[in-house]
Amino acid sequence: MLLRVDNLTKIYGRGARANDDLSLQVGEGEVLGLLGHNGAGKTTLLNQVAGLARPTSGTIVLDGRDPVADPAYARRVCALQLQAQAPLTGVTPRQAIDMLGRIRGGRRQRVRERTGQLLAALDITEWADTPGEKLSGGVRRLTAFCMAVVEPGRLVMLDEPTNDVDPVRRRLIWQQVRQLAADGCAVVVVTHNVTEAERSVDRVVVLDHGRVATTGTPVELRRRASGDLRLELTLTPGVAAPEPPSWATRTTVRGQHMVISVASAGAPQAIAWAQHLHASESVAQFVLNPISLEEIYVGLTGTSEEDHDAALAA
Ligand SMILES: Nc1ncnc2c1ncn2[C@@H]1O[C@H](COP(=O)(O)OP(=O)(O)OP(=O)(O)O)[C@@H](O)[C@H]1O
Repeated sequence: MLLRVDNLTKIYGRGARANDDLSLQVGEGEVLGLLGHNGAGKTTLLNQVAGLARPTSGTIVLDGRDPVADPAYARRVCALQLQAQAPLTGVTPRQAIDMLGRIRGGRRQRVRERTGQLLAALDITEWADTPGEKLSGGVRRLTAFCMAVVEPGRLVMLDEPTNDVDPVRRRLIWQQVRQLAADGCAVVVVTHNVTEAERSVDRVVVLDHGRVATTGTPVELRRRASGDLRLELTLTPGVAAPEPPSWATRTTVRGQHMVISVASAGAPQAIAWAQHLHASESVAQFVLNPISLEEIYVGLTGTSEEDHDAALAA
């Protein structure tokens, strides 16, 4: 494993327990999605791995070394895209990316080529030579991504890289993330976009109040979830919600929207019931889907089952 974190606890000065007995691992060629609510401790974890903050207790082993004892080595091995926007005043994206590549020890010609390739891969070449103060938030974020990965090191850590970025270019970012893993990097991506993560990561760690709430591949997490199908009904305006059927494991109604959890064996029954309601015009439309990682996430990190149901029906 390139990165191994064991029983890591970080308590800040005023007593905030940001990481609480947290353990995880990331291997080369693997993309780990780090999910968790605001304040769950994701950035705190990245900062300690990069040697920027000191753990209260526990161990971090990065490429066989301790980043606390050897922060200079940690910074060489890690590429980190910070959550805050990179300061780009007075420089263009091309200059900023090129400069970072050179600072991280890349050879002039190679860095120049890689900068051009990244700008093209993320479809921002048209702003490559625009001064930083004139760039949109999304292009600034994409530039920061390129700065982090132009000379990536063996562990790439990206803190919310798709924030502010349009849906098409978000996909381009995820393609580059996969490419980094294919090139042998270990990649950790912090994101609030669970749906995107579900499509693109190998494994997920969900943090909740500094602790690991769950970990596994998206497929494993879905398999573990109870009531693994969701029947979503849009009720016809003015029509009362139907009585929840006996086979429903959970039912939520919010306005015209009804969500019913169903075990997968109950799928034919659920479809027949929904078709009957549709034929009698009390249901305008319905859809039966497998549970998504986002629903599992909300169930794990919401404060109650009601929060979970409300999120589903929202
Ligand atoms: N420098 C600091 N001093 C004191 N407390 C801090 C500091 N940095 C973070 N915290 C606290 O530690 C906890 C974890 O914060 P952290 O930024 O790691 O969470 P996060 O999961 O990255 O959140 P977000 O998704 O909002 O970025 C929070 O309660 C936060 O207020």
